[in-house]
Amino acid sequence: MINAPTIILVGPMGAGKTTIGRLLSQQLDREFFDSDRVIEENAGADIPWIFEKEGEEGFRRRETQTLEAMLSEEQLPIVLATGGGIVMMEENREMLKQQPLVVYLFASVAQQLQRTSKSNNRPLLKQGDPKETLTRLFAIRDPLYREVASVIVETDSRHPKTVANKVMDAIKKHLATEV
Ligand SMILES: Nc1ncnc2c1ncn2[C@@H]1O[C@H](COP(=O)(O)OP(=O)(O)OP(=O)(O)O)[C@@H](O)[C@H]1O
Ligand SMILES: O=C(O)C1=C[C@@H](O)[C@@H](O)[C@H](O)C1
Ligand SMILES: [Mg+2]
Repeated sequence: MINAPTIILVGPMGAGKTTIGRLLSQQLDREFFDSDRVIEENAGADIPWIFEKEGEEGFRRRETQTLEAMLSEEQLPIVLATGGGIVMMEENREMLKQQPLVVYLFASVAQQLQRTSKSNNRPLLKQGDPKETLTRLFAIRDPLYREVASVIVETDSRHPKTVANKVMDAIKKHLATEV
């Protein structure tokens, strides 16, 4: 067991933030939160509904409020998976940069496409060609994920458990160089 601070996962849709975050929380025996789920619980509605009624702008407002609330609470270290677009707002990036352990889960556009193709609960991928959308978003967001992250981990492995182990190793290495 390692004595790490709160672990925040960032990265594109389909990188595995939710999947890997849950596995890490089990390994570390910590509480797991997913900002997308917290937003849905607080709104009493799902993300497609929020996008439809309030637009992306309304969703981003909720996302910033949620991140702020989660990071300002006195709490034990947790594992927090974020939404793929969390880095779009400058105020979110500033909050993330204050955090000691932000992990960027990197996935190629081909992997993102494959992993997002099974569900249709991501409003940004419902219009137009998903490959073009993911490519466009990646060009904008990849530098922003890098700006806020202290650790970057490739997620191309097919097995979420392998990726979770890779993240643990990268975190341990990072913490060892911090002291
Ligand atoms: N390393 C992996 N290998 C194979 N499949 C994976 C891997 N990581 C995640 N997946 C699968 O990809 C899909 C998307 O993963 P997940 O929902 O965790 O992504 P996310 O980063 O949380 O996306 P979003 O930003 O949309 O919330 C899920 O079906 C999950 O099981
Ligand atoms: O990449 C994005 O902008 C999004 C990713 C998802 O996690 C959700 O936060 C929502 O569908 C928007
Ligand atoms: Mg997720």
